[in-house]
Amino acid sequence: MTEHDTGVRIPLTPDEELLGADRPTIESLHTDAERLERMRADLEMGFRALEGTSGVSVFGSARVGPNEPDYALGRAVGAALGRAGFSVITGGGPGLMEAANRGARDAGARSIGLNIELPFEQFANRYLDLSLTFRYFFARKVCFVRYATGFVVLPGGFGTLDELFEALVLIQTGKVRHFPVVLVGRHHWGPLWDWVGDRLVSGGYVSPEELELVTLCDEPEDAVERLVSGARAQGLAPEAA
Ligand SMILES: C/C(=C\CNc1ncnc2c1ncn2[C@@H]1O[C@H](COP(=O)(O)O)[C@@H](O)[C@H]1O)CO
Repeated sequence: MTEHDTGVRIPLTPDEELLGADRPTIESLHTDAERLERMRADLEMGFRALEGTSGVSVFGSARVGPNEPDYALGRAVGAALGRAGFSVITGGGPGLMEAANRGARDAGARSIGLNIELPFEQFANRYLDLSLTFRYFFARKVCFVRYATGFVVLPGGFGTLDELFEALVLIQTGKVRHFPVVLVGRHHWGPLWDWVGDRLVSGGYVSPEELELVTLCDEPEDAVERLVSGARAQGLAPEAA
């Protein structure tokens, strides 16, 4: 009998295997003890490889091509961060992740990619000094936060929005402190932030002070200025800054 006949399928990724483990339509491949071991191994890989790293995590679209204006913006942001002495940490994939890693390379800074196993073909961009591939999204996210003193958010879609709002919830709930979040590219982020103000603040869902958790800018140097001051507040400013 085929998967089509039975409706039961083999999970395509460890995330799907974990999240679907108790569903009758997913063929469970592991025990919880094995899953816990795989999670531990994912975190251990990140902790070992990134020990001592203090960088900036940069998020942005996987789908922007090298000839598009936002790619040039991402590359300039990576280079400006690198010149200020930050390691640049991205998702390690294509698009604006590649642009930021490439900029870091341009500036001679450490360029790091935290990639993720996906159910379709996935590749690490060519501009990485350190390339890690995580099984689980959550373990990768821990590393984006733990080894960064701030976040830069370039234009992007669902993945980027997920990373942005997770960062804001971590700050809002006091899980991380003094953590700058800089949205670069008002053409992309301005309308969203206007909506947050108009709808979420006006409706009482977000406080006016929480709007201040985010800095919007267009210029890479303005982003870096905010990230340097945020890193200083944490006692972690890079020596070059
Ligand atoms: C969809 C495509 C490639 C997917 N490859 C990715 N590799 C690494 N990280 C990724 C990938 N896709 C999403 N991410 C993470 O989310 C952000 C980008 O998501 P968006 O929806 O494109 O905005 C990014 O910061 C990554 O951390 C090829 O088309």
